[in-house]
Amino acid sequence: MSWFPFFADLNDKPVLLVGAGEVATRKAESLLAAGAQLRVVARTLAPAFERWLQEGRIAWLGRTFSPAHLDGVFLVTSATGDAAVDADVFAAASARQVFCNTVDSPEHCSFIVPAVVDRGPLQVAISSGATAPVLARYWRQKIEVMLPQHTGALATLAGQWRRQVQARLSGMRARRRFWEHIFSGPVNTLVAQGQLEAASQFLAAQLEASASTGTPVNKAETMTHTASMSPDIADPAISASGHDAPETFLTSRRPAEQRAAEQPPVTPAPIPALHTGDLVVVDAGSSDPGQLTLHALRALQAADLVVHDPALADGIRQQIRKDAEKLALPDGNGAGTAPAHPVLHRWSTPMDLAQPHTFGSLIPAPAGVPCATHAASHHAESAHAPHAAASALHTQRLVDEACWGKRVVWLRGGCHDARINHLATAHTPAQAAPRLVMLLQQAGVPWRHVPGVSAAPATPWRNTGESTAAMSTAVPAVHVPSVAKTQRPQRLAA
Ligand SMILES: C[C@@]1(CC(=O)O)C2=NC(=C\c3[nH]c(c(CCC(=O)O)c3CC(=O)O)Cc3[nH]c(c(CC(=O)O)c3CCC(=O)O)/C=C3\N/C(=C\2)[C@@H](CCC(=O)O)[C@]3(C)CC(=O)O)/[C@H]1CCC(=O)O
Ligand SMILES: NC(=O)c1ccc[n+]([C@@H]2O[C@H](COP(=O)([O-])OP(=O)(O)OC[C@H]3O[C@@H](n4cnc5c(N)ncnc54)[C@H](O)[C@@H]3O)[C@@H](O)[C@H]2O)c1
Repeated sequence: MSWFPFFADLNDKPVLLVGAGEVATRKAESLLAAGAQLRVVARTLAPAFERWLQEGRIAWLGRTFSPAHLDGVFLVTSATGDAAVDADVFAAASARQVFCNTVDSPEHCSFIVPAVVDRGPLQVAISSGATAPVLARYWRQKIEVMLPQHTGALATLAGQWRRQVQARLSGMRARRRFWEHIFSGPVNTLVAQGQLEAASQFLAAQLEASASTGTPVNKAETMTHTASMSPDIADPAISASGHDAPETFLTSRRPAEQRAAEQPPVTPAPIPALHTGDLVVVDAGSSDPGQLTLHALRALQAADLVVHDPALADGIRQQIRKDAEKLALPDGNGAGTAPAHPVLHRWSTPMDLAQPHTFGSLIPAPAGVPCATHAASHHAESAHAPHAAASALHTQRLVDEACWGKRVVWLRGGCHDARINHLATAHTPAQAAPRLVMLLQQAGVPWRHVPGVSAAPATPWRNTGESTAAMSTAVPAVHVPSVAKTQRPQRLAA
C-alpha cells in the first residue's frame, strides 16, 4: 500500500483521541499546535492531559469509547494499546468516513502520522509508509541539524510577497527562477542575519529588476563571471548572481546561521539573466540513483525539460523534478521515429531539416506546410535512417528550448566520453553531440557537461586508485559561447 502525503488544516476542527497515555501525549501535542479542538476518551489521563484539562484546552468525554463520540469529528486517533478498542474505533470511523489512526496497528489506519521537522510555516514530513517509524525518526533528527532555523522566517517573507510576485512576473518559469534566486541569494542571507526589513527591501528591489527585464537576455556575462568560482556558486541553476553559495552538505560543517552572521551585510543588485536558458548534458553513470553526483542531482532538480534515453532506469527518472517536462528519445537502434510533439508541430518545417544549422525552426510553419513529424519521416525515408532524422529533430529541440529560456537537461544513461564534442559523427540521438555543440555555439546557449560515475570503480576490489569521490566531485566545465545577443533568434509571440 502506498500512502498519499498531504497537509491538513485542523484549525478549530474537532478531533478525537481514544487513550490518553504516553503515545497519545505526543499525538495531542501536535494536534493542539495545529489548532485542533481536542476531545478525549480514556480510562485515565497522563499528566499532560490533566494539565490541558485544567487549562480548558481539551474536553474529556468519558472513560469508554462509543461510536457516538465520533459525531462531528474530523479525524480520530486510537492509542489505548487495546486491540479490541482499536478495531471498534476503526470500524466506527470507517462507517462514518472519518479518518482514523491507530497507533498499534497500521491495518487499522486510514492515515498515519509522519515524523516532522518544523520550521513553521515550512515543514518536512517523513514517513516510512508504516514500515519503520524509528527510521522516520532517525532521518527527522538528521534533517533537524541540516535545515537552518531561519527557513521558516524565509517562507513567511515569501508568503507576504507571493501575490505581488505573481502580479509582476508573468509565467511560472520566470517566477520559479525568481524565487530560487531569492532563496539561495542575499535575501536568504539577510533573513539568516535577522535583518527582516532589509531582506524585504532587497526582495522588492530584485522584483523591480526582474519585472523590468521582461525579455530574454544573454546569459553569457553571468556565466563568464561564475565559471571561475566554486562549482556550487558556478551552478547557474542555483545561484544566478554568485552573491551567496547555497546550502550544501559539502561546503561547510558550520551551521548556516553562523556562516550567514559572519558575512558582511549585502546591498541590493539586479538579478542577472533570469529569463535565459541553458543546456546541461548529464551522464547518469550506472542505473543506481545513489551513484548520481551532486551536480547531476542539482541539474535534474532545476531542469524545465529533461530529454532522456528511452530505457532510462526508473530510479534515475525519479530524481527529475516532478513538474519538469520529460521527453524520451526514440530508440536509437533503428525502429524509432520522432514522436508527434506539439512544439515540433508548431515550429519545424522541412527546410529546417534540410538545413539543420540554421534556426529556421523557430519560424512557425506556414499554412499547408507539413508538420515536423511528417517532415521527419520524409527526410528519414530519403536518408534510409529514420532515427537519424528523429535525432536531428531532438537535437534541434534541445537547442530551441534552451534558446527560449528553458533549463534543458539531456540525460544519458551510462558513462560517455567526457569530451562530448569529440564524439563520432552523429547517427543516433546518443551520438548527436558534435552537431549539438555546434548548434549551441551558434545560438549562444551556455552549456556544460556533468560526467557520470560508473558502477565499476565503486567496487572495492576493482578500484585501481581513481576514487569514486574524486570523480563525483569533479568540477564541470561551463562553456560560454561568445555570440552577440542580436544574433540570437527572437522569441515568437504565442
Ligand atoms: C513517526 C512517528 C510519529 C508520531 O507518532 O508522532 C510514528 N512513530 C513514532 C515513533 C515510534 N513508534 C514506535 C516506537 C518504538 C520503537 C518500536 O517499538 O518500534 C517509536 C520510537 C519512539 O517512540 O521513540 C513503535 C510503533 N509505531 C507504530 C507501531 C505499530 C506497528 O507498526 O505495528 C509501533 C510498534 C509498537 C510495538 O512494537 O509494540 C506505528 C506507527 N508509528 C507511526 C509514527 C506511524 C507510521 C509512520 C511511518 O510512516 O513511519 C504508525 C503506523 C501509526 C501512527 O502512530 O501514526 C514517531 C516518531 C516521531 C519522532 O520522534 O519524530
Ligand atoms: N504509534 C506509535 O508511535 C507508538 C509508539 C510507541 C508505542 N506504541 C503503542 O501505543 C500503545 C499505547 O502506548 P502508551 O505508552 O501510550 O500506553 P499508556 O499505558 O501510557 O496509555 C494507554 C492509554 O489508553 C487508556 N486505555 C487503555 N485501555 C482503554 C480502554 N479499553 N478504554 C479506554 N481507554 C483505555 C489508558 O487509560 C491510557 O490513557 C501501546 O500499545 C504501544 O505499543 C505506539
